Amino acid sequence: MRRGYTAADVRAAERPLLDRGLGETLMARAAYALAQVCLRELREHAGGAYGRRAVVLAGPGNNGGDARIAAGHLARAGVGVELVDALALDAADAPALGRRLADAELVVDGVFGTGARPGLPAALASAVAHWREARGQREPGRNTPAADVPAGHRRGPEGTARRRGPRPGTQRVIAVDIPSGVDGTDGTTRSDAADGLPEYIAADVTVTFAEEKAGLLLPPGRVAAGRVEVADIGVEIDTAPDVLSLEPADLAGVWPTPAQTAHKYSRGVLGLLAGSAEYPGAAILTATAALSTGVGMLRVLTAEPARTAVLQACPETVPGEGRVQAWALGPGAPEPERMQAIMHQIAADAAGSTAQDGSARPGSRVPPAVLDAAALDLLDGPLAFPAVLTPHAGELSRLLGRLGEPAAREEIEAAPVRYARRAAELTAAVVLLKGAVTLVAVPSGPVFAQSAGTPWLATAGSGDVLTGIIGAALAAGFLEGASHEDLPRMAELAAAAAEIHGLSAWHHHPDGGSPRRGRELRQGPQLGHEAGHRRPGPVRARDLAWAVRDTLSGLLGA
Ligand SMILES: NC(=O)C1=CN([C@@H]2O[C@H](COP(=O)(O)OP(=O)(O)OC[C@H]3O[C@@H](n4cnc5c(N)ncnc54)[C@H](O)[C@@H]3O)[C@@H](O)[C@H]2O)[C@@H](O)CC1
Ligand SMILES: [K+]
Repeated sequence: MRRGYTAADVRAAERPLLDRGLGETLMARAAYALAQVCLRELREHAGGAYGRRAVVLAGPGNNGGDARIAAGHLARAGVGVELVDALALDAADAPALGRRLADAELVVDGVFGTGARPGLPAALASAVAHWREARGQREPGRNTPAADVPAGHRRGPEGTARRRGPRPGTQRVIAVDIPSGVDGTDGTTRSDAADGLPEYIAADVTVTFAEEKAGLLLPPGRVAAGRVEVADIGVEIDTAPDVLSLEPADLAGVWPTPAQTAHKYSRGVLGLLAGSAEYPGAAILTATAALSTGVGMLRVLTAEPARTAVLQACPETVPGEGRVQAWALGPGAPEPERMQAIMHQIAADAAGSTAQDGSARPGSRVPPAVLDAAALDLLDGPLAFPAVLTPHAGELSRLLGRLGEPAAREEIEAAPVRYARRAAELTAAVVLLKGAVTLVAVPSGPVFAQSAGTPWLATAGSGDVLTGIIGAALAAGFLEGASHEDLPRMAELAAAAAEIHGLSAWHHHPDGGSPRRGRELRQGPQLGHEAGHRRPGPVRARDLAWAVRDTLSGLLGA
């Protein structure tokens, strides 16, 4: 599990040490750890440290202080270091600095740390744009994956013909504490007004101090940070983390698995209302995913002709009503009246579990629901039963509008964690906001941020698969029903489902060949990381729904 803390919590934890006059000691430790990572990266990617060129960008605060001290360590190791006062940069010098940045084997970003506002000063943003351009990058992004770098690449001996600048893939960008331009607490950045590109310095590796900052786990900060290494500098944080990320190795501990004595009803029964005459495929995908996830029984309430389509594709499915342990409603535009009726019934059952005097009667619970797509369009206030909502940014925009707090899709994409949290408060539900980094927010408590996916997952039907996985997890996880008190556990299951969904895309297309198994799968891919891992190919939602079964078998050690 990765844990991210707010900048304020990190500061509060440092405070007593600073009050004891240990500021310089902490900075010395931070700088030493930073320099060690820089030297290792140079050895691994540029064939050594001696004689290699580094540009160290240093800002006005302690982040710059860390970078300046590390620059001294690098120089003593023989690295040719250019130290740049990043805020003293003149706009006219930006193109030249951009070229020197592109030519360096190592760039150390010590401009801003946890004390910064998002975005970069104009002259620096311009230098970064020139740097990207010189390296042929249209968007901020890390360098060519290491897998593409010729093995054993070494610099030619002095005097031999050698192209200017490091070979593609050999440059390493190391962020100090957090990529500059990214907010340490919410991971947001500012977009340049002129070209609309986000203003941050994308890193290959971020060396962060004490604990991970929440902004390193949240989009777009998570993408900007690359691989994160935590350096222990003797600061202990004893507050609760603000952001959590489940890793593949955590999933076996989180996922509900059947007891030895289980039978089909005690494994969890999922009621599915999905699909329509127009969109029967959504029902098939959701049903297939729920069955691949290992639901004990799947009841499909969808009307004809979608019902027959599901039964033909998934013969295990049981048509019609009956007792269920969880509901999945909404994919493929099923009848709104039917969805309303089911939601009213769950709400009435939940209200019935409140005693006459208004106090909650402990122990009486209702089946939790995952509400997706068309079901989201029926919501306009707090939910009276425990639910997981699964909007993408456009659906969340519409939902927030109906809840009286309109936000454009672009606003949500720019600050997703803020809007996911707000929507969770307003609906009294778990809100899973889909994206390259999927966020799972509860009305109060830490947010989960999951990023196992690949851009190939952005395909029609992929969301229906996620709904099926979540529905199956809720059914197995809440055999005795759930109440609002269970929202944190529901969020954990939804986050695990998002991770399994993402891993399934990798699982099905590792190298386009044989599936990943066991330990390799549990180690998992790391979004945007360069560790030489393999890349997935195009994802078909139907294959994804099938692949969930192999993914779970691998993760659970089956
Ligand atoms: N406090 C501590 O105990 C330690 C802190 N360390 C480092 O200190 C960093 C935090 O240091 P600071 O609080 O000094 O903050 P920063 O180094 O993040 O910088 C804040 C400074 O930059 C200016 N600034 C912020 N955003 C700006 C923007 N967008 N444009 C122009 N100027 C801007 C601020 O006015 C301030 O002077 C951490 O990230 C970490 O790297 C480490 O040295 C370890 C110990
Ligand atoms: K930084």
